[in-house]
Amino acid sequence: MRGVVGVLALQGDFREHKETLKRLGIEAREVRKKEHLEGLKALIVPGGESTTIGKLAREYGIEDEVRRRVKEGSLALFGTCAGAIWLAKEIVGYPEQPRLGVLEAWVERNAFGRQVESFEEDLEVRGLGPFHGIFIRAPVFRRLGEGVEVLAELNGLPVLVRQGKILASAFHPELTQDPRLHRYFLELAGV
Ligand SMILES: NC(=O)CC[C@H](N)C(=O)O
Repeated sequence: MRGVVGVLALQGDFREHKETLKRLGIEAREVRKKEHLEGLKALIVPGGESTTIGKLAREYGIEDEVRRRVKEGSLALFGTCAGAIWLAKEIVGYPEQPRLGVLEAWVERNAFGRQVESFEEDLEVRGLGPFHGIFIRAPVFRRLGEGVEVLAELNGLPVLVRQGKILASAFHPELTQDPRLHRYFLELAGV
């Protein structure tokens, strides 16, 4: 068996991430308090509601501990949708929303319009090829900082980015049957 991967399990679709990891033969550990981060090299932050995830992560001390571990270089992160919002440095229009702030990007929530609840699009992911993107009240990345690489775009807007050992997607790879993006993250994390 390879290493264990953490899945932040405060709110959102963490079960689907666990399923995807299982398909790859990887053991998942639900992270609900900061003690659960011990020994982990990689953490997935699911989609859901970024305000709730952020509020609970702050309350339980997870935010500070994850930030410390990421800055120290010992923890890789993969955020999907709400998870990606939580990682970002700035959230357009929500300056007070609790967030980790390690991804050098401005993220705009519900960027495809609130009325566009969800849609699916085939994307072209750099290094991976075609990937089916499921977007649900999806954000986009704007004003990317130095060192942030765009791995996929939709209508000219970045929807998958990477900064070192941090991967963030505006869409939900965990809702497809396709584990390639998770596998890519595991390689990035060295798990
Ligand atoms: N599918 C999702 O994760 C939606 C994210 C949600 N719009 C938010 O701002 O948190």
